[in-house]
Amino acid sequence: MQSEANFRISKISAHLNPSNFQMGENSMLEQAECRAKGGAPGFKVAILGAAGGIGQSLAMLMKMNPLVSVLHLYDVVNAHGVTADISHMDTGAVVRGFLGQPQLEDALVGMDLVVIPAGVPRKPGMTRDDLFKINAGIVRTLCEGIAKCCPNAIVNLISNPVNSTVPIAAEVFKKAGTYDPKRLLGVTMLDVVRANTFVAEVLGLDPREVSVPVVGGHAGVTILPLLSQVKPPCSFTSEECEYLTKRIQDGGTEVVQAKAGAGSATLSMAYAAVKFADACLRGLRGDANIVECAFVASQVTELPFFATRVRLGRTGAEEIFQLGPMNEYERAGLVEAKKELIASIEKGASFISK
Ligand SMILES: NC(=O)C1=CN([C@@H]2O[C@H](COP(=O)(O)OP(=O)(O)OC[C@H]3O[C@@H](n4cnc5c(N)ncnc54)[C@H](O)[C@@H]3O)[C@@H](O)[C@H]2O)C=CC1
Ligand SMILES: O=C([O-])CC(=O)C(=O)O
Repeated sequence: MQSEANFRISKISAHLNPSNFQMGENSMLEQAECRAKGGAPGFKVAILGAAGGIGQSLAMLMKMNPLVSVLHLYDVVNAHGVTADISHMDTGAVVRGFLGQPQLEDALVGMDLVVIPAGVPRKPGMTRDDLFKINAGIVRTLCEGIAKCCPNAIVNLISNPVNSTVPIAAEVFKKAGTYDPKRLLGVTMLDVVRANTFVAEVLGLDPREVSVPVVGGHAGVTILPLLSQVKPPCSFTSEECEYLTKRIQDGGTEVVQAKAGAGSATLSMAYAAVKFADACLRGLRGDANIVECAFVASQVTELPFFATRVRLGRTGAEEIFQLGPMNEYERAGLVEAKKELIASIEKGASFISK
């Protein structure tokens, strides 16, 4: 008869076989998932595109998040390698890997939050819109899976161009009859993270003490930092306003150029994505006053989607805040932002409806 110790070891060996990272009944991982379900309360999170530049760091940071009990890592390449690596971290979340389209549905069933950094990044000389051709189809396929397998999950969409991929996701969900605008959030947190950093530099403050609302969208002039609403209250010269607005709008391009063909922001993006995902999870848990900026379905302007500060709650973006008082420079920026944004939104929506 097999001893208890040998039995336990044989289960661990089974778990080390990559093909068992998505597995059948009685697996060690499934038992661990059950423990996670019945033990420490936590949420189930899937990352789609988990083996990429953003995905890997994001997966590591999510594995460190005490609110996460189950972490599903899906990609079309190397999902099991990343899963094996991250699963050795001695934190609470149980990690499972899913490779390729046939395993997409298993990756999604039962998820509370789905974070999507799947898709190609920019190279120098490209705009985010140049990524539309490839990433639109990727986002459509992934969102079809979400509509089928976890229609109530909160979706954090990172894949560019965000100004178009969020409308694409909305149309996919509408077609499937599962659309809940509160649960679909385009991630613009990196613009806020950059704005806090650059503004703190100018003011000589600790960036953790600074909060800058960034509204509009996530590309060039559609990124509109509201410097007149910075906390703590402060004032800037017009040169400072010009410098800061431009630097925040061009932050992504600054990284693309510095990486010189090796991709775009990954580390700061993973940091921003986890900051945002953590806010969504605290909202889901029922914490009060969780407010962050995100690109969401909105009636704040005449456009169907717009990034503003939103209050995150048990059902997603439960309250969408108005833009607040803006100065003349910001009002002019808003006009420019809306012109570009409406075209990107229509391009995304018509990709599905045509
Ligand atoms: N919202 C934002 O603020 C930001 C968005 N991004 C965007 O995030 C996306 C990912 O960037 P990186 O991680 O640097 O790219 P990457 O190329 O390093 O990783 C992308 C990953 O997506 C995977 N992938 C491709 N097709 C897939 C599919 N059909 N299903 C699942 N996974 C798939 C790839 O295998 C790869 O592992 C890009 O579109 C980029 O522009 C990047 C930075 C900031
Ligand atoms: O610039 C890019 O292509 C990636 C991105 O969205 C950002 O870093 O803000």
